[in-house]
Amino acid sequence: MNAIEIHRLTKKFGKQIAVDGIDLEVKQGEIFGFIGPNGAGKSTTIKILLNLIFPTEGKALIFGHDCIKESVAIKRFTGYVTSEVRLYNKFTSLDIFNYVSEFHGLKDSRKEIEDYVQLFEIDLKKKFSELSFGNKKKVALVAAFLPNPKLLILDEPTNGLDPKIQARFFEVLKHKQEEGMTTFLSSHDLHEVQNHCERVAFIKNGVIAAVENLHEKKSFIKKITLTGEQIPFEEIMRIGGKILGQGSNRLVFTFDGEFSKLFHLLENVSIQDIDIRDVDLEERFLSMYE
Ligand SMILES: Nc1ncnc2c1ncn2[C@@H]1O[C@H](COP(=O)(O)OP(=O)(O)OP(=O)(O)O)[C@@H](O)[C@H]1O
Repeated sequence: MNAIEIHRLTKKFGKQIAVDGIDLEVKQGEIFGFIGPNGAGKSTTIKILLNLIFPTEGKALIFGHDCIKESVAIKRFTGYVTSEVRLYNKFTSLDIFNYVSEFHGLKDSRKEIEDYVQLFEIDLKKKFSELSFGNKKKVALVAAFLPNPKLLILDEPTNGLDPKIQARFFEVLKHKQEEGMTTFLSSHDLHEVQNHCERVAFIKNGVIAAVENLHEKKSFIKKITLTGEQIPFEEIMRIGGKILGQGSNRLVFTFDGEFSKLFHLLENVSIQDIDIRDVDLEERFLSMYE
């Protein structure tokens, strides 16, 4: 069974179409990336999944449960951490963890709380309102991990976390994945998505522009840097090159055309250096952001 299924989902705010008839499937146990420019429709999609807003058309299912009709059941096994976390200001971190444990009926979560507190270096005694932005985020993430959700929806989870804590956060996410948890990760950090997600969907103007499997090597798309005299820029573009940068004797481009044609073009060019590598997610998607 899929963790998330979205069918022809549309959300209009007056004349503004925030989400425009999208279809999406997230498999159980995946860490799935959801990326796109500001205003693309990511948060709107997430809010519909969590029944915080109603769709204009279409429907979404979480583990087969309808997001509107069965939202109470869904909340029992779904965790959500917003980008800007807001929890009870007067509660200390410990109050929050105890509250979560009690609310979800967790038996003896003390040891688990202690482990998370140590791992994420959390101050248990400070009130939530007294914590820095990153420290608030850590508390919210641990509060989301504690009930062991089947699905965890995260909006910019690492924004505000220092690099060490970010690495530890992804270790926990990976461990939870081994235990069967599915993660839907909305992020602007393309390296983070590349390094930790199996698949990624790119949304722009409310439309899913691409879904990619990041484990399949895109060996057919290369990033090539050429240094030499009289590089035939225009001809390279004509046979499938997309220019990323250029100088008087240097050209950086992505290439998914036929190599024989490229080498033929370069036969009479004095090449001083050539570097060919697979393009990464950032390079593949950056042009889509424009
Ligand atoms: N409550 C609202 N009323 C009117 N328009 C809205 C509302 N919420 C979102 N929108 C519009 O819907 C579109 C999608 O917004 P959304 O918040 O889903 O984008 P996003 O991809 O999450 O962006 P960001 O990366 O900036 O968080 C935007 O054009 C936004 O202005």
